[in-house]
Amino acid sequence: MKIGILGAGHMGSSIIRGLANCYSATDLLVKGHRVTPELQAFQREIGFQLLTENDFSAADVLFVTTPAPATQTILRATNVANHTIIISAVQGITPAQIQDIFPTNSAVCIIPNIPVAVNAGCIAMTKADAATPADQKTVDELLAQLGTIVAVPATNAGIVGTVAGCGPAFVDVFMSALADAAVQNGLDRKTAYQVAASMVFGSAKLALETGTNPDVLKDQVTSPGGSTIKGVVGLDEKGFRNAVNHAVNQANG
Ligand SMILES: NC(=O)C1=CN([C@@H]2O[C@H](COP(=O)(O)OP(=O)(O)OC[C@H]3O[C@@H](n4cnc5c(N)ncnc54)[C@H](O)[C@@H]3O)[C@@H](O)[C@H]2O)C=CC1
Ligand SMILES: O=C(O)[C@@H]1CCC=N1
Repeated sequence: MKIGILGAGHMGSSIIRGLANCYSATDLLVKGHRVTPELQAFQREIGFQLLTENDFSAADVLFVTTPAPATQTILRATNVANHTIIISAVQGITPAQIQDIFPTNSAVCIIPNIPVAVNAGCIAMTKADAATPADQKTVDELLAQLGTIVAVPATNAGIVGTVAGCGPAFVDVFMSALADAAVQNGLDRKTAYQVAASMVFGSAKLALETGTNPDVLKDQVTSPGGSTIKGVVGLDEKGFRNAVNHAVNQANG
């Protein structure tokens, strides 16, 4: 299978890295805005085919990872084959908008997140009738290589995309703050980041593998009269939950 990637910024390069772990790099066809030294270095590292024109007629699937405001203009200047399945990762773009440009192609809209680079993404997928069942199966199998797919109706796609797509940045801010506090208490920076990240990883793994509600997991950590409950109350005193709620609603606005 030949897989095109249009746009090689943060999202595009994360998808490329994840795909390169599962598919032959020479089957990945990549087109950035310009051929920059950074893109050439990335090409040498991964080994994908670097295109100089927006011609994806050889691609069975095309990931679109271009900036939202320019995407429809870029797609109108992009060549695909009749059988090319378009997978848009562009926030705000709908399957109908893609089919307006490519009426005969199957179109699927997703909001992936940066952990697709390590095949641990959370991929919000809009359920729509814009792909044939066979093409949808191809998309499902392809995306499953990059992480967990959460398929929701169009009405919920925005909020799932916000929590999954923007969420890594919120968690990164949290890890950064944890590490700063550890450094403030004398730990070296490298160890502080390692501790913060492995703690977040383990907490997420436990929640996913046991299916346990996070409030129940929190209760398992808060020993009576212990240190954790003092910290949880400290979070509440500083409005942590409200801050997270506000962040999600701002991003989803
Ligand atoms: N960064 C993230 O975590 C996520 C991003 N997205 C979506 O991915 C898209 C890109 O976002 P980022 O990667 O963060 O931005 P970015 O600015 O890092 O990358 C955008 C890329 O598009 C390229 N580009 C611009 N015009 C082009 C053209 N005419 N032809 C080919 N490439 C062109 C730019 O050179 C750049 O490499 C956006 O639509 C965003 O909504 C979706 C989910 C998560
Ligand atoms: O910040 C953004 O607009 C993109 C979409 C989701 C994550 N990053």
